[in-house]
Amino acid sequence: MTGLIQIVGGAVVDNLANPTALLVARRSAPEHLAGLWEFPGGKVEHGEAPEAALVRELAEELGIGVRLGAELPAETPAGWPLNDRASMRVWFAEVTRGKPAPLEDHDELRWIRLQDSEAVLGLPWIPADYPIVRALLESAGALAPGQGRAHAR
Ligand SMILES: Nc1nc2c([nH]c(=O)n2[C@H]2C[C@H](O)[C@@H](COP(=O)(O)OP(=O)(O)OP(=O)(O)O)O2)c(=O)[nH]1
Repeated sequence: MTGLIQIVGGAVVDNLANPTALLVARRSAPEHLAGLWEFPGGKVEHGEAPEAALVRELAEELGIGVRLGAELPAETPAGWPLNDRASMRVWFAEVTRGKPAPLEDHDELRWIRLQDSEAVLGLPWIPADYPIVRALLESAGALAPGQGRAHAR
């Protein structure tokens, strides 16, 4: 055990085989994160598999069933560092049931075009998410490696 808190996040896209749009969620709490955009998801519970945690969180927060696709490759097995205590693994996901709604933790959801990398990076994301968002855009072919670093925090 590393003592790291494992977070899982969903890169929910319109189509796993040919993603053109990404579902982003604006947090409503806690106060220091309210108004910032993120990948919907949350903490893995004790004894829970990360993929199962992500499916559970997306059902609780957005009221949707999903099919998970590939994991967005990160530098470490625990995923993307968020701070000194937590890191996040991110999987692509496609909605298979229901229509996403901000049921818990969010006050707005938005589908954004992946090809519009300026608009995606222009959202006020949780600061730790920018490297993840850039990697996602690179994987979708919307950003060349190393591009878009003006948004690094
Ligand atoms: N879900 C999510 N959390 C993120 C992202 N970026 C980031 O720094 N975080 C942080 C914010 C929180 O401190 C933590 C996730 O906690 P959370 O509050 O979403 O987890 P949870 O739904 O399981 O919440 P709870 O049961 O503890 O209330 O990770 C992101 O893109 N998505």
